[in-house]
Amino acid sequence: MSDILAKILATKAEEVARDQQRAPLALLREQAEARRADKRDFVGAIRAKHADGLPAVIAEVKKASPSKGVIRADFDPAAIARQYEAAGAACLSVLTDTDYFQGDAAYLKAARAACALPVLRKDFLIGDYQVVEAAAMGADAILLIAAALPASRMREMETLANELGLAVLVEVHDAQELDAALTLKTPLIGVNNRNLRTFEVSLDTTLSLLPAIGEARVCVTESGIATGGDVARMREAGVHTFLVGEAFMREADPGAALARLFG
Ligand SMILES: O=P(O)(O)OC[C@@H](O)[C@@H](O)c1c[nH]c2ccccc12
Repeated sequence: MSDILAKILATKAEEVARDQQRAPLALLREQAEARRADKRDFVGAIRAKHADGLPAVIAEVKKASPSKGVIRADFDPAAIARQYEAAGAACLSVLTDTDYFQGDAAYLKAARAACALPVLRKDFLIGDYQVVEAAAMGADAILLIAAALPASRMREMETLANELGLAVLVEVHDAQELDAALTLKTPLIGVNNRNLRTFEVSLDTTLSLLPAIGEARVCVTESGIATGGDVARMREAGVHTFLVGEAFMREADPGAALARLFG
């Protein structure tokens, strides 16, 4: 059983070290500050869907993954963003990791420029540098992965993110990680149904952790949502926020796929 997360984090540390040489933190900070007034309300977009009795879909712009290889060869982030928006997505998630997901910061910029939706930078963040980088590239929210970071580190990164106007989605996949996540301020608790260490997917992960998340927070079920049955099962349990990538990206028209699954 190969531990893909450990491998990704090792690569990421090298990548960040290289990036820090190329674009010093002070420069990124200036860019992040300049974008401070131009932030879209990620949490508000989710809550607005719920207020209308609708599921909130965070639609992912994802070309490839380590578990599935290339998911979508014909990849136009701007066109996909427009389709997702027209189909009623609440927010976007854009992969920016290049080495394992064939993502790019340029994809995030292109997707955000093409629509009015708030955008999550989906990457493996290990320190403050990438939080500032996320704000500088135009993201409205970041992902913090509890399997990758101690609780104290996540809290520091959350504080910095909030200062820069970014929302935080904190991702867990077991009870211990959830305990750590609940020490953060963010209302957005993502439960990854895919174990990042083994790639196994089970929607039971969300259902088992849901009671401990509590009513005051928003449970975001992540990964492996593919059928109307999956959506119904989650909604019956009281989960109304979905992060979905592959099921949309495999279809010729990702927006139509979103409308079919959630319409
Ligand atoms: O494509 P799926 O199975 O619908 O999953 C989307 C999203 O949950 C998944 O891409 C994801 C969840 N957490 C992550 C962390 C890093 C990279 C990717 C992810």
